[in-house]
Amino acid sequence: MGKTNLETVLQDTLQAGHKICVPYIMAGDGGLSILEERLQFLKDCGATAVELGIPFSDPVADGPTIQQAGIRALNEGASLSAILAQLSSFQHPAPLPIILMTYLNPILAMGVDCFAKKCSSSGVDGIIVPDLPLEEENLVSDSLADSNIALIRLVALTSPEERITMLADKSEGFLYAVTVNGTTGGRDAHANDVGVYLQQLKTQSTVPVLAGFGISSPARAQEFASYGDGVVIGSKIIELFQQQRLDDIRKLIALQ
Ligand SMILES: O=P(O)(O)OC[C@@H](O)[C@@H](O)c1c[nH]c2ccccc12
Repeated sequence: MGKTNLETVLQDTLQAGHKICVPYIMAGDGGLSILEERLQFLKDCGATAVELGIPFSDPVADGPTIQQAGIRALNEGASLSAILAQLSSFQHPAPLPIILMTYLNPILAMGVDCFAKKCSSSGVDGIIVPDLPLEEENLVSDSLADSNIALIRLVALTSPEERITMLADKSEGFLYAVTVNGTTGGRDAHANDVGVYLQQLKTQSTVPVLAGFGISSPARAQEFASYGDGVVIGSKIIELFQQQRLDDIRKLIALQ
């Protein structure tokens, strides 16, 4: 697949001398009617793109903060089709590129082709599917390529060398470097060798390398962004929205 729109926006950001920051929020947390305003706020804070979670009943990779956000969103009636409909009803095009984070099941339930077309007409630029292994990607890859939607691959600290090479080769949009062994959520400590891991990935990947999982302070965001090309921050952003600490969200997103 050629360069996706997402990749172009990310590369332009780097070329302008900035690091990339992708906050994650759960779609429907607080109701779908606030989604457009939240995206605009994140853009105004300096976010490069947004990762938008689709709430799901069995979120295996998610820690407690994101699980609870998912439960709130499901209670508000959010679903994959309602979220896509909301995105396409925006008054203006989405203020910044949108990456959907969804498990495989809702995609298969909707039908892969229908999902890819709806994503494309709703302004979605990329997707992350954490329970879709490399070996099963052909389930979705043709439909996504037809709609020019980037399939973002995740690499883990424990991924063997060969697998990292395969993932780095195939990567579209960006390569998601998971920086912990475990589920999402804030942590005080990361392993010491994360810097080496990110620098290594950067030499192997043709797309930007973003670090994510457990980043909850501006200092850590800055540090990880300096090894790679930027960061993804989820649980902490969700907590700060819950506490209405908008200034702290601004500080977390504003990377040097
Ligand atoms: O919440 P954290 O620890 O800041 O990590 C980002 C993460 O939430 C987001 O990218 C994400 C949410 N759910 C996921 C499932 C798999 C991979 C990534 C994700």
